[in-house]
Amino acid sequence: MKKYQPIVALDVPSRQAAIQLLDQFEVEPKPIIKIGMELFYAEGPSMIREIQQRHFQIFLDLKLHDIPHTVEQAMTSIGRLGIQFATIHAAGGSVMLTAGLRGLQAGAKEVGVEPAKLLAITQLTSTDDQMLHDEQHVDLTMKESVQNYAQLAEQAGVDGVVCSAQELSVIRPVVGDEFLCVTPGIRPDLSVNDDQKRTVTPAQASHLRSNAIVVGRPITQSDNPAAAYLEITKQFLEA
Ligand SMILES: O=c1ccn([C@@H]2O[C@H](COP(=O)(O)O)[C@@H](O)[C@H]2O)c(=O)[nH]1
Repeated sequence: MKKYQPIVALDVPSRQAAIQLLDQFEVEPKPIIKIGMELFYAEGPSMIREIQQRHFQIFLDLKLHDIPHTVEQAMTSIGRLGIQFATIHAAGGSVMLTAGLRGLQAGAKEVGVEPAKLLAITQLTSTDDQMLHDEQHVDLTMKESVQNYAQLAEQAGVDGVVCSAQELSVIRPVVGDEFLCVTPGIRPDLSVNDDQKRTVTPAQASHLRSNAIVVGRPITQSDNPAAAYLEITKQFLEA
C-alpha cells in the first residue's frame, strides 16, 4: 500500500502568510502542500505556480460540486495547472464524477503533464452521525454512507476518497488495493478538536491504513511548524 508523506493544509489568507510558512518546510521529506478555498480564492493560480517553482507537490482542494458540464469545464482548467491531487464531492453523483475525471485528464493532456489524482470527498470530517441523521435526514450510519460513497467513486473511475481514518475498516475490504484513502481530521492530541468531529492521531491513521494524512492547524498554528510537521511525519510513517 502506497504511503505518502503528510499533506500540510496551507489554510492562510494571503501569499505573504503562505510564503512565510513554506520557507519553513524546506525539510526532508518535503510535505505535499494543500491549497484550499481560502488561499486559492485570495491569490489564484499564480500562487500554485509559485509553490511549484519551490518543487512542492500540490493538492488543490476546491471540492467541486455542480452539474456535470460545469464540473468538467472547471476540472479542465484545474488539469492545466499540473497539480498532483484534486477534489470533487462524491455527493454530486456518478455522472458528475466521471465528467470531473474527463475534464481533469483533458486539461492535463492539453499541456502535456501527468493528470492529477482525483479524490472524492465522502462525508466531511467536521460532521458526525447525529448531523447526518438530524440535518441531512440520511438513513444510514456515517460508516455506511462513507462506504457507499467510496464504492460509487471507485466505480466512476475516481482514484480515491477523502474520509476519516475511522471509516477505513469498512472501506478497505470493499475497494481495490490501489484505491487511495486520504484522511484529514488528524489531531496528535485528541483533546483538541477545533471544528473536527471524526478525529484520529497520526499513528492511529497509519495503523488503520491511511495512504496519506492531511494536517492543518496542528502544524500551521504551532510555535514551530517545521518541528511539528517532522514529529507528525515520524508518527505516521514509522507507526
Ligand atoms: O472531510 C474533510 C475534507 C477536507 N478537509 C480539509 O483538511 C484540512 C484540515 O485542517 P485542520 O486544521 O487539520 O483541521 C482543512 O483544509 C479542510 O478543508 C477536512 O478537514 N475534512
